[in-house]
Amino acid sequence: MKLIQVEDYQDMGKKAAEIILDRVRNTENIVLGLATGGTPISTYENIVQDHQTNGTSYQHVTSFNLDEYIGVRPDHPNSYHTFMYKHLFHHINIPQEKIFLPNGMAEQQQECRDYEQRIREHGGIDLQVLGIGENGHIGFNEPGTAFDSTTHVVDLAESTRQANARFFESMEDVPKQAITMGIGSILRSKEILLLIAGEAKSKALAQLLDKQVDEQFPASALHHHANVTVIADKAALQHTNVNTPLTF
Ligand SMILES: O=P(O)(O)OC[C@H]1O[C@](O)(CO)[C@@H](O)[C@@H]1O
Repeated sequence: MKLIQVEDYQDMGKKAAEIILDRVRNTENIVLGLATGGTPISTYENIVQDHQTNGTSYQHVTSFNLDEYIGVRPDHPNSYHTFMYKHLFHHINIPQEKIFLPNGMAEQQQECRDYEQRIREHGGIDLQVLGIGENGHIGFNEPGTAFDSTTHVVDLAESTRQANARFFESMEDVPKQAITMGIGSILRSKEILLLIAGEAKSKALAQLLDKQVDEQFPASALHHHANVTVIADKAALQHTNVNTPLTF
């Protein structure tokens, strides 16, 4: 893994957008894997700003999102569909038919199979953007998820529901289940960009840098991948050794 240290959340967004834009400009028919949550918002802001200023085109881009809540309609204000259109898709020229998110209202097992199949039909993901949960989850793959898992239905950990409650009116409104790409699906991406910012993620980052691979810490599966870049800000790096190497 390669570690890029940045000052703060805004810098992380700039650096991440720089990497994504480089791949978008230089890859024919690129397939992006995208994430939701608070982490990638500054990245998407930089991508939108670049599109408005420099006109970078997304006509040749296909995107697959990591996950979606079950039982939440795509047009619901708290769906990940709504999140992605609000923060990114409404503001760039990506063709509507090239945007894919799991459908949380579909028959679940069929939707999991279909989603994997769609990713395969598009030749797999070229660049996967990831955030990380405080418990080390990637996508919605909670601790204990098999590293070879494909798209599947998950029961959300109570800590994940609490962390995401800030996006909902009350704790009762936070869904209990989601469809997520599996850890195996994520590991099949050709390149992975993991974004980590803020004090709340510092323990998870320290654990990742510890290099111990354990299914109880889902992000540690990334040690099995040959092309991972981690962008972390100072607040997230505070529990790590100041001499943290640039590759680990
Ligand atoms: O970026 P946040 O809001 O801290 O969330 C962490 C991770 O948890 C999720 O919300 C669960 O999918 C991811 O989208 C995100 O990367």
